[in-house]
Amino acid sequence: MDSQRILADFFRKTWLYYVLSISLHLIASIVHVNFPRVLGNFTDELKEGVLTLDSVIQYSWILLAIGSGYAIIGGFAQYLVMYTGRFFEFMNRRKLFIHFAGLSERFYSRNGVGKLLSYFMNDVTAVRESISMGVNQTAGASMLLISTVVMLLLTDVPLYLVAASIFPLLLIPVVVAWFGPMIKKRSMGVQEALGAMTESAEEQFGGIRVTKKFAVEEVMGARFGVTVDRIRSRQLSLVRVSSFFQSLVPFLGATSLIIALAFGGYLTINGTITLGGFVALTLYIRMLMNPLQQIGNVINVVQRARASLERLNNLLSQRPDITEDDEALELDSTSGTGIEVRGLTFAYGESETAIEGERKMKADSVPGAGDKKGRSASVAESKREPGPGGNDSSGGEAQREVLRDINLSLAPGTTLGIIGRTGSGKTTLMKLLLRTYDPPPGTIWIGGEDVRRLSLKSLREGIAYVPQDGFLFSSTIRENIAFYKRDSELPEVERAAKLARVYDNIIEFPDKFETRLGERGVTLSGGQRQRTSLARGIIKDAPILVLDDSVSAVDAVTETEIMETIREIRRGKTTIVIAHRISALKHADAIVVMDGGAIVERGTHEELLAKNGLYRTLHDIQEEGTMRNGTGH
Ligand SMILES: Nc1ncnc2c1ncn2[C@@H]1O[C@H](COP(=O)(O)OP(=O)(O)OP(=O)(O)O)[C@@H](O)[C@H]1O
Repeated sequence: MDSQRILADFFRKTWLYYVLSISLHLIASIVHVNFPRVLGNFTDELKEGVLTLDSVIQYSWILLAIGSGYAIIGGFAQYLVMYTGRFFEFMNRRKLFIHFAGLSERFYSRNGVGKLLSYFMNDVTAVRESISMGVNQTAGASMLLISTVVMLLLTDVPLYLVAASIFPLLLIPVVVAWFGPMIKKRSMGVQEALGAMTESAEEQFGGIRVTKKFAVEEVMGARFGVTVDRIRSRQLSLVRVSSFFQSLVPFLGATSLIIALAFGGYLTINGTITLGGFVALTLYIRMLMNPLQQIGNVINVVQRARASLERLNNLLSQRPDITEDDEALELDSTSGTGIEVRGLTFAYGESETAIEGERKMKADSVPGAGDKKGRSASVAESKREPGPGGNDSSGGEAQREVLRDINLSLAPGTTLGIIGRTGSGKTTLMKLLLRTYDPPPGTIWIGGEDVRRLSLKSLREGIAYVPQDGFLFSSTIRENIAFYKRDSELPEVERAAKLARVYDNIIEFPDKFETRLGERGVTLSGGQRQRTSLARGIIKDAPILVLDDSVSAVDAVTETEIMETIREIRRGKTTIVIAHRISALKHADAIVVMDGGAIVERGTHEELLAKNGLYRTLHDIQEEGTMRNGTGH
């Protein structure tokens, strides 16, 4: 998406409203500029003593008609643009959401949710203001300015007097050129500070329970205060320059009025122009003041909006770094769901998707990165072409390998257990299987196809992944369990809940499966939440099931029951069980032990015990713990 797309797309859809509104503004201004002329005539008749009671009433009606005509027509013109502005918000918030949803996990791990919310709220609103309030005021003000100047020229006021009076106004473009970039830069600073504050607030509220338990509200308050202070100081710096600018524009208008009064007054005294002409001139110049003030306003708003627009365009030009082949294949689970991993080495690498990162790269003008599209493509390309070690490297910088030379073969319909110390790369391996991050080509295969050649939809539909900390949405338990199959009947949802051993807990709630969960499912305990998330994975009944430490928060008895059930329902279906507790995976057809990003042992439970290696050590420690607990009872 090129940088002008947001506005171009919008105006293509709404230009008719704008044309209509500007035309109405023009009509309203034409009506309005008759005001001084009528008053000028009134003054002349008054001075000549020809004014009658009838003509006073007539003048009053004319002025009333001018006033109400201007209000009604101008008001409708304003409404049209305001309405269209709201449409802009609606259209672009939707567009942003869809765009955000298409970006990969790498993007989210580099850009906080708070900052993205700030784009949604502050930046879209800033642009909306400029294209609704800004367009309204610009249209109204410039029409009024033009028609006022035209009317001035049509009066019998000499041209040199008109020219002298409006001369200061010609300096306005110079002032705008001087202040505009300054306002834009400072607005950018304010928007960034607002983004940082939203991000901080989001994090602080998200972690409020931890804060309270550690009684560090004051520390967190002070930390939040820093972000608020930063906004204040940046706002003040913006207000200083924008207020000065905004007062300078009417000041030039006032100078015009002074010239009109002094020079026009002198010419009236010596009889060069009539009193009516003088009144009309000063009223016209006075009439210019409002539009000038408005134009000052608008320029301010537009400069701010330009900063926001730049941020939005920058965001919308972010390409998802996980993309599909043009000729992506569908995962065909009927032809087998065996999994092969061959020589897989992986490092997370630096972020190419951080928004600031991209801006910095733009400034540094990466060689060969002529435009954003080109750069994104080259980044994506560099990821597709791993270095000699098969590494997902870019830019040649040193990157820590999280997985090293992983080789695995899982026959269709069998169960693989993965165990290993924390941080040994188990979850990373699953993320690569799901292409949450891209593995180097030719390293992970499902059903005989490289996962990089499969369509993302079919790949992810083919795998039910149950993470350790499954996120629950703020909706009902039923909707959370039926997340993948939204049309599931209640009995199906209940069955999944029973299999995940969470049914009994759910039916104890007054609303049972219709119980609404708070943010992140706060009304459930850790174990209940984990089992609800497990039920969500079970109901999907995918060809491949991955349990990534999915029963770590349940007691040993329930864990055993769940694992027995899983063995039952997954008979003949490919399953991967990642666990820290040997009891959760000892029945697997094959078990691999990971350490430091590599597979250090493999075999069945009995074979591994016989090896006297890391698995045996883990087993003995866990057995000892179990025995101690047993003695303790
Ligand atoms: N998004 C990421 N960016 C950079 N490094 C990451 C990212 N996610 C994980 N890592 C790093 O990769 C390594 C492996 O993490 P991973 O989550 O795969 O381990 P794990 O074996 O699943 O651990 P655990 O048993 O604690 O869940 C860790 O050192 C971690 O710090």
